[in-house]
Amino acid sequence: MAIAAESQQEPKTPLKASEVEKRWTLNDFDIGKPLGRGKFGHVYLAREKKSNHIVALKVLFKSQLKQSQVEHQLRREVEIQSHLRHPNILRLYGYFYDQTRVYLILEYAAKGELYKELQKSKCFSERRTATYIASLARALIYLHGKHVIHRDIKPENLLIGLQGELKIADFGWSVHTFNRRQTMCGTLDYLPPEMVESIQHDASVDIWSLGILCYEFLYGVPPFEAKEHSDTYRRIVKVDLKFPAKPTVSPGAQDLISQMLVKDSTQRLPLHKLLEHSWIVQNADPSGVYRG
Ligand SMILES: Nc1ncnc2c1ncn2[C@@H]1O[C@H](COP(=O)(O)OP(=O)(O)OP(=O)(O)O)[C@@H](O)[C@H]1O
Repeated sequence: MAIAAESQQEPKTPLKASEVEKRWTLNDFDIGKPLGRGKFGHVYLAREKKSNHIVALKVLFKSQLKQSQVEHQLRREVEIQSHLRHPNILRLYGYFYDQTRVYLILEYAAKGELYKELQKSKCFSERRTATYIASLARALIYLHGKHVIHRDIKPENLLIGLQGELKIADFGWSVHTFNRRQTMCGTLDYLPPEMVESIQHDASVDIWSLGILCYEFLYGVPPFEAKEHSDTYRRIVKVDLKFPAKPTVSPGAQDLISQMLVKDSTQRLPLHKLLEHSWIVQNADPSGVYRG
């Protein structure tokens, strides 16, 4: 058993419905091998005793969260991720805490980090890339439909499930844009254009990141990479997009990337159109899963 301490519930402020439903403690789990470590703690393979369900238990140290002033971010991450249900989004089943630690009960992604796969293979085939990009587009359509913007789509935040399916993890930078129709009924008339537009179009940051990801999968490096930070910055602002000659990357892929990496966020290819793009249709596995 890697974690020895007994779980202790702190006295709580009024409970939310989800907390009343099930109050987890460390005693509910058998703890297995460490899966990895992050900035704020460790992740362990674990088994929920009653159901035998295998999960990943992320253990975060409160002191470190406080020190880095990220408690707020974590609360938002938990609040958002626990409400999402999609095959390409890592489930967050629940959480609990004791005096020193916070525990997140996460879906176990058996095939680990996509980042490591990319490092191993240097780059992916068109078939593999298109399958991944299509599955991420479907997950983002779902997210945006729930008014959630991820804002941090990159290889380090993607895990691979048992069947080879991609899972978006790490919602630390995500935001829930408020639903204008529900919360601002009647007051929309007074909003300036930049606010109306920004609420509506913020989701397009995820389309840009998906374009970067598509390029990186195919070429092995992100498109605006440069030695100096300031040069990368300049290249992004100019959208200095170049496609080095590479026989394994077809003009269709370049066309798709060019339509996503557009400076004017309103002109980026909408995600449902991405799914209809001929390169995606021709290359993405219809099962939605890349099996190698
Ligand atoms: N649900 C999971 N299934 C399988 N492995 C996981 C899971 N979650 C995390 N891991 C493994 O544990 C490692 C640490 O995860 P964690 O989320 O704490 O940190 P991170 O995202 O890599 O880094 P940071 O703390 O900077 O966000 C990951 O790199 C991954 O290898």
